Amino acid sequence: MVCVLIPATSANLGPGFDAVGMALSFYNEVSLGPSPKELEIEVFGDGAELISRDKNNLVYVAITKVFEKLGKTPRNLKLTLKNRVPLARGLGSSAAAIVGGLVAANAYLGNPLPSDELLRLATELEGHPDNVAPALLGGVVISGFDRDKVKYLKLPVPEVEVVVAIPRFQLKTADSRQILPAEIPFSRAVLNVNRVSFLIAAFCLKKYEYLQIGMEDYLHQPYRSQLIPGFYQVVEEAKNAGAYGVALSGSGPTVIALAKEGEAVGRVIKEAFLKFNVETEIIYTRPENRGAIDLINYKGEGDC
Ligand SMILES: Nc1ncnc2c1ncn2[C@@H]1O[C@H](COP(=O)(O)OP(=O)(O)O)[C@@H](O)[C@H]1O
Ligand SMILES: N[C@@H](CCOP(=O)(O)O)C(=O)O
Repeated sequence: MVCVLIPATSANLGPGFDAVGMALSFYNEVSLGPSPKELEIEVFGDGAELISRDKNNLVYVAITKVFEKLGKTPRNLKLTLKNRVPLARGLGSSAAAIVGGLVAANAYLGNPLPSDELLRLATELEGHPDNVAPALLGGVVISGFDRDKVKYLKLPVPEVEVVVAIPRFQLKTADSRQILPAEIPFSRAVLNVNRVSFLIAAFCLKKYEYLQIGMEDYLHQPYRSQLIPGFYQVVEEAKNAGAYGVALSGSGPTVIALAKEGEAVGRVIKEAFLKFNVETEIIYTRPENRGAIDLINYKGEGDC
């Protein structure tokens, strides 16, 4: 039997739409082993009641991809999923499911596929690489297509605390992609290039005070924020409470704030959202430099 931990991710980091993602220090767990039955799927934890237990299960779909790539048929498998990443909140639950399935299947079969091939398969399943790349590789990852190839670079993880504010309602990535326009004004695209340059430089030079502008986004937040009551007020109040930078996580509705010390920021975000009748769960976490490929049969803190 193999067991893999997969970190949650915050994709679209600040202005890095479809390009920059960061792994976080809380994890889903995927275990794969033999079974006398054709297929057994057990699911525990967040949203367990909403997850399919048949061959449509996203983790199983990813497992099938690896088997098929190697000319094999998945058979007599038991899959156990322990979910900590909430579903459809912008913290990479689908990325974690896909990466968990790919890495677990590859490990079960003796690790024949290199990580670049796993990233390619994960991107094919998810449609964009910015959340699957940090889930697989850990850290802050810049990723994108070069024709049909996925290129990536891993940056040093920032020395910051991450406040994650998770509203109770779900927002499916597919739905919140539909709200995005086909075109935006040139001036707004220029502003976004400027902001993402500050984001990357602030991380590389450890000048986190520049995240005040380096986490600003002008590509997707103006549209997706319409689905999140109070979004810009929450951002403003969190910055006033000392956050380095605040942004939507993935496709939302979760908001993340990077801070030197997160506690006061978390309290302010919770209260700010409550003014708009949005209840949130606040998680205090950190960037995670290890991805699923580093957390196979991991023996340490955690469940594996
Ligand atoms: N552990 C899991 N096992 C199986 N499917 C999952 C799991 N986690 C997420 N999914 C699938 O991914 C969907 C959510 O994906 P998505 O809308 O992209 O949200 P997120 O922002 O959380 O990635 C769920 O509705 C479910 O179909
Ligand atoms: N670039 C994607 C990122 C989606 O991340 P998720 O965690 O919400 O799945 C997008 O914005 O659509």
